[in-house]
Amino acid sequence: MTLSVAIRKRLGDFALDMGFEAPGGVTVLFGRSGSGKTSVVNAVAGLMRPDAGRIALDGEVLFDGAAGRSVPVHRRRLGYVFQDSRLFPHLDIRQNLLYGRRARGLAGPGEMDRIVALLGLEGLLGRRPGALSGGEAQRVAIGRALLSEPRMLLMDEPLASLDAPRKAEILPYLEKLRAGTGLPILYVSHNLSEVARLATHLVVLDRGRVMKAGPAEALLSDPDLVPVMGLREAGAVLPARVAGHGADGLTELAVSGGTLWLPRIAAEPGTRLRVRILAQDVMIATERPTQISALNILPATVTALRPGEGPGMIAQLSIGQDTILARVTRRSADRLGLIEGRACFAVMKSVAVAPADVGQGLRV
Ligand SMILES: Nc1ncnc2c1ncn2[C@@H]1O[C@H](COP(=O)(O)OP(=O)(O)OP(=O)(O)O)[C@@H](O)[C@H]1O
Repeated sequence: MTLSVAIRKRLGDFALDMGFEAPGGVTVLFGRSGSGKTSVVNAVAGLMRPDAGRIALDGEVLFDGAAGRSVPVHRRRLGYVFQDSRLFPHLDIRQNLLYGRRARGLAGPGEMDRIVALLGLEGLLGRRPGALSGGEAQRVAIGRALLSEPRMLLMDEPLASLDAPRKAEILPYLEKLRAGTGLPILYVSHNLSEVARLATHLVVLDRGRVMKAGPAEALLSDPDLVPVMGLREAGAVLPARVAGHGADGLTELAVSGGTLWLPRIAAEPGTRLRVRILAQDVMIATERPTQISALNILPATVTALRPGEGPGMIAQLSIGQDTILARVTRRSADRLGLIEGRACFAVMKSVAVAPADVGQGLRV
């Protein structure tokens, strides 16, 4: 299922002029506030009519400016999840879940049981929305969208109004959704840790235009995107596999460039994971350091160097088949004689892990 978007729209002083293709998996629209993310999702949903262009889902036209054709919202068969859950306060959770089906003229409960189990809603069905936490309400909103049997889910910052614990509670459900349903998702976010966990594809927007688009792994390790991602948040994701657990409480992860050791991860050997390594947590050494506490030292090659503003610079390193970013000072880069093609070692101070979906373009 591929979504193709190529649209133009003027909104006051703002001009949206962009195009991208979203294949299966989770395509994240990423960009600063005001870059046009919500406008794009609204155009796909049919809530905003572009001035020109074309939107098609698997070849089926949803909007065609030249032909003057725009499929009405309810006939697009897309599920929309907003930042706030927008549940009906006078209906209980079961009725809220079924509402999306009724609105679309679908009979019966559909896959109610499976979706309730997928999102952990079993204990909530008889309650009213007023008696739910923000995280629970968002899970219900996702369930309602799924029960309407959409061809694609549109999620506009679904976690933005939640605090960190509530976000952490929902992310695993979104990961299950990505892995288990095969339903393509167009997901708006400006939070990179969310992007790193969920995105299979990334479309980076800047002032109404696409700055870059492509597989998430490639874009997250693209030094040219660091200014958009932010120095503190910039970091790469790489596929990993749990190789085993050490007697001292550490877990061994296999990545294409070698082995990473992390505090014990509760996952069976063989489990595929995604690790996120922030640029600011990577140091570069030109010889393998020996008297050092860091456990994670992998041979690397400098593949790109980009001076930043001020004294810093971003180095892109290849380790095995993967690519990571490292934030260093220009002074260190000069002292070490870093140039493209230089062999070195990446010393990683910290590594975060998330479950990886299998068969969605992630290589292990
Ligand atoms: N109806 C409108 N009339 C005029 N300007 C609009 C209208 N709708 C949106 N805009 C402008 O278009 C730009 C893009 O807005 P949009 O909401 O798509 O951005 P966004 O990337 O989703 O931002 P955020 O992350 O803050 O939600 C903004 O500058 C906004 O002020």
